[in-house]
Amino acid sequence: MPLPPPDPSPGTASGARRLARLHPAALTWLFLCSTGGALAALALPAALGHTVDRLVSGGPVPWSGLLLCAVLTLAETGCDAAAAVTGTTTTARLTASLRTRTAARILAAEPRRALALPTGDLTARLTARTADAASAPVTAAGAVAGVLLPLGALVGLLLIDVWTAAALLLGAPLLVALLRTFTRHTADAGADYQRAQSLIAHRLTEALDGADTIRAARTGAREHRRVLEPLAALADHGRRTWTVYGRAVGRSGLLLPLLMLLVLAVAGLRLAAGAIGVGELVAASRYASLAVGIGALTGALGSLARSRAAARSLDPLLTLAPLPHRGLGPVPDAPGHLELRDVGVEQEGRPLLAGVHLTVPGGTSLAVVGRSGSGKSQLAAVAGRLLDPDAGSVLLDGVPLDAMEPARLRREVAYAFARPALLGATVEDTIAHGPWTASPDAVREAARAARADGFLALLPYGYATPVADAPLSGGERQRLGLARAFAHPGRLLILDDALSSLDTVTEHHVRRALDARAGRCTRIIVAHRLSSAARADRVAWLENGRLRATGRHDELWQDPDYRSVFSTDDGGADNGGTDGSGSDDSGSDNSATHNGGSPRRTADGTAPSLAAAETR
Ligand SMILES: Nc1ncnc2c1ncn2[C@@H]1O[C@H](COP(=O)(O)OP(=O)(O)OP(=O)(O)O)[C@@H](O)[C@H]1O
Repeated sequence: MPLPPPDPSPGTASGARRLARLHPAALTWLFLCSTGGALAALALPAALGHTVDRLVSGGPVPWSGLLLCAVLTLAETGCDAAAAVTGTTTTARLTASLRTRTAARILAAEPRRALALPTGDLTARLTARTADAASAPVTAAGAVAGVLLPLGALVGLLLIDVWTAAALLLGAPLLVALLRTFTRHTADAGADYQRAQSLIAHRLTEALDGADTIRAARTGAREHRRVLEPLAALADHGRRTWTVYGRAVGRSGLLLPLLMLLVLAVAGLRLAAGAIGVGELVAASRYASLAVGIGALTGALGSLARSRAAARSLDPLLTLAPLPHRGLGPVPDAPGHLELRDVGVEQEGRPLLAGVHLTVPGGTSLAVVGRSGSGKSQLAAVAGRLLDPDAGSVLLDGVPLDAMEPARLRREVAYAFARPALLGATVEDTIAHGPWTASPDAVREAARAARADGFLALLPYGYATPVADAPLSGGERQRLGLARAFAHPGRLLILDDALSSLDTVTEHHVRRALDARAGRCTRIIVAHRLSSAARADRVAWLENGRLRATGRHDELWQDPDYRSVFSTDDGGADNGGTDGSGSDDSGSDNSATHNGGSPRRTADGTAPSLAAAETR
């Protein structure tokens, strides 16, 4: 599969820089508050020292100095409080923005690439990792103040007395080494911790998906062990993080008070020598405590390292290229003539579809049949661009699918699946869920066509019943999925095994609803049942990812190999009787509509009597 070109959008910028662009005003305000608080804290010792000197000198009470100290104290407290409030709200908003952007990127990308990660890992990245990454700008703004304070304090000490400042500088190399080691070790431990977390989330999602199978096989205990198996590693990484943190706090807890004592001792000696005054001693002691506050940076650095690891894990998602399209202009108004030209799909070198040439005239129906694993779903995915082929092209009414604007394409192509995901709060939302909101009347009409109206009427609140509260059987879920596709039919309707759980009476009625769209909507029906093949205008018969033949069902039926696609173990045709008419129909109109051309011989000549020239 050729990789899409790198995404040239601003989304490719990494880490905190990209985040900082999301809420620039809030972050600027946060930066101003943090810096303002730090400047007030730095100015206070100087003002205090000056005021003490004037008090000690015995002159009039220095009211202006006292007032300045009060104002600076208030400013520091106010700025810190504003920074705390802004920081919390900004982190929450950044988390929301980051989650929205990441989810939007995943949804806009080609599904096979977007969903390459295991579901649990993807969920962990979308939830926990986004929160970790989003805290980076706020932590960074706090860290700026954390650096500004010790540096400013050092400058303050230098202005008071060079020897006192030199005493502080003595311990600086030790402090820097301590912080560097801490940052590196925390980053490693944090990344390992996040990986183990993702693995547990992935295994848990798998187990939840397969809950019934696990219950039926009575393998709950084994599954429990499998899900929690990375817990030991998680605990190790967690302990490692706290050990690194504990060591850093312990070392700084020893180093910083000693450093402060040293600074105060030198300042005391300088006072005794008459080099500085009492006020300057007061200011020096305050600056010394601000300078050793650099130890508080360890927390911020640890948090930044975690954010960085989280941001890195989001990068592959945020740089996912949107589904490319060439924008070749408007799509002609037509009934959905579909053409697959020499289409091939491969996965890790293995061909899943190869050399498929297929034409489906607008407004007709095509049944796609073949044994399990023959590539029917791959063909269905390629036909509506859920998947880009690795070779060849797909055209709808003459326009290559990759030339159609994605939103337009999704309006023109509707899908229904065997196991539909029911999205939306209520049943009505679920049916209306699509490229545009279907009206209540359209929702009800679609539900009638999908034969869902009967069981919906029995739900406690009818169409307003929350989907989560609606007890639905497999067939009822399928009918809701069909109703959703019917509510947004477009010009191409693709049903991938979407009738498989319906009883034959319901299937018959749904197929009549499908037939009613003849002439205005092209229908592709992936099916195992003979009745579906018999009813379609034409049949595409797949074998090992290749198109074995196309043609009308009654003509293909002459080929024993074709008949064997529907046969059961005892050699009889599945529900089909011996004439291939699909006589499992309970309705009266059970004869197939045959208006396609004659089938033709395949190039490999494997079909004895019938083949398709569209096969290579
Ligand atoms: N995501 C994937 N990665 C790798 N191989 C895949 C993937 N999806 C499908 N395949 C393989 O592609 C082949 C065709 O799969 P496909 O789902 O199209 O078969 P099918 O004819 O629809 O089968 P069925 O009737 O059982 O649904 C299978 O061999 C399958 O293993």
